[in-house]
Amino acid sequence: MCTAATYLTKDFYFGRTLDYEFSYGEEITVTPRNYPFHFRHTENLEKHYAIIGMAHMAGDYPLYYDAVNEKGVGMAGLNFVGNAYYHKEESGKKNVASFEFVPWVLAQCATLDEVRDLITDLNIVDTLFSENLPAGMLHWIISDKSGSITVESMKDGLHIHENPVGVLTNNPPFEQQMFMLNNYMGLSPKQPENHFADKLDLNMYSRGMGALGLPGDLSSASRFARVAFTKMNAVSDDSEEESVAQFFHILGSVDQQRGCCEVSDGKYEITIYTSCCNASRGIYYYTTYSNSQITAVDMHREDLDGSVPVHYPMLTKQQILWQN
Ligand SMILES: C[C@H](CCC(=O)NCCS(=O)(=O)O)[C@H]1CC[C@H]2[C@@H]3CC[C@@H]4C[C@H](O)CC[C@]4(C)[C@H]3C[C@H](O)[C@]12C
Repeated sequence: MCTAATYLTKDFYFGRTLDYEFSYGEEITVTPRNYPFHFRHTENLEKHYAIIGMAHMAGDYPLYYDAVNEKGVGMAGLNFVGNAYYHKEESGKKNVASFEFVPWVLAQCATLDEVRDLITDLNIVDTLFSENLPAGMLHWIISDKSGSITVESMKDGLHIHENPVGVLTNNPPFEQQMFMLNNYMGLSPKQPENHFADKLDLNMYSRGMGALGLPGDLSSASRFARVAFTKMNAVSDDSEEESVAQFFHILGSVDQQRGCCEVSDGKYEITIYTSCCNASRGIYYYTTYSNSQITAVDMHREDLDGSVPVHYPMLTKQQILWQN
């Protein structure tokens, strides 16, 4: 499972957890403005906005999982297996292969409104990157500081939803996830009061009973409710350190520990990495399952007018600061 979230303080933050039982070998990748993007069915982009994010480098081609561009737009792909459906090429539409969708959007849109315009007549097509790389069955969250949308390509066509919570997990489809939040409208960060029955003497027997009733399990629907509640009620200072720390706490609410989610015999889904991009400043912060220290890559320390992607391996070895 995976979870994505946004957070706005002085700057705009965008990130995700990537939960899986194995890794495709991903790297923090900066694609500079003059790397030529050659798309399979639509016009090439020889020059475009610079992008930083997590990608699997297939030769020199960055297959992005999640990224932000230099203008502050962020986008992430999350599993949507069973509901995602990619179509055949159709004339008169903008045909974009599913693996091209992230760079195609981030390369050319400076705002979410530009994304909304760009994706009219979009057709997400089933063209594979290569024969030996089956398509990731995904849905996407696209955001900037003004808000978020969710894009779901399903058998009955393309669905574009406003996403007022700025979070995304996995199945079921987004509209159902949003609907299920109705079930939690009684939740409150305040100390609970007895609304159960006048005739019963129900008491707060401990401090810290805010959010009582928030689902704690790892299902996609429960993670959606939990991260939405955490994010919507999150309070922090607007400094960089506090905002980044708070962002990691928001996604920390849906962290997957090895052992709790067995997907096949002896195979466990874990949070392989958690990212937090400062989308306003082009900085990609991340932690990994085994390395809880925050590591950062800043796109503006690279030559953004270059033409070759720069990629850094994920630092996965635990860093411990000894105090004595
Ligand atoms: C597995 C991950 C989702 C994790 C997740 O959501 N786990 C919930 C499990 S659960 O099903 O909900 O239980 C997804 C997220 C992004 C994906 C890559 C996107 C680029 C590229 C697209 C190509 O087409 C295929 C290869 C490619 C490298 C993709 C591989 C894989 O598909 C990635 C890593």
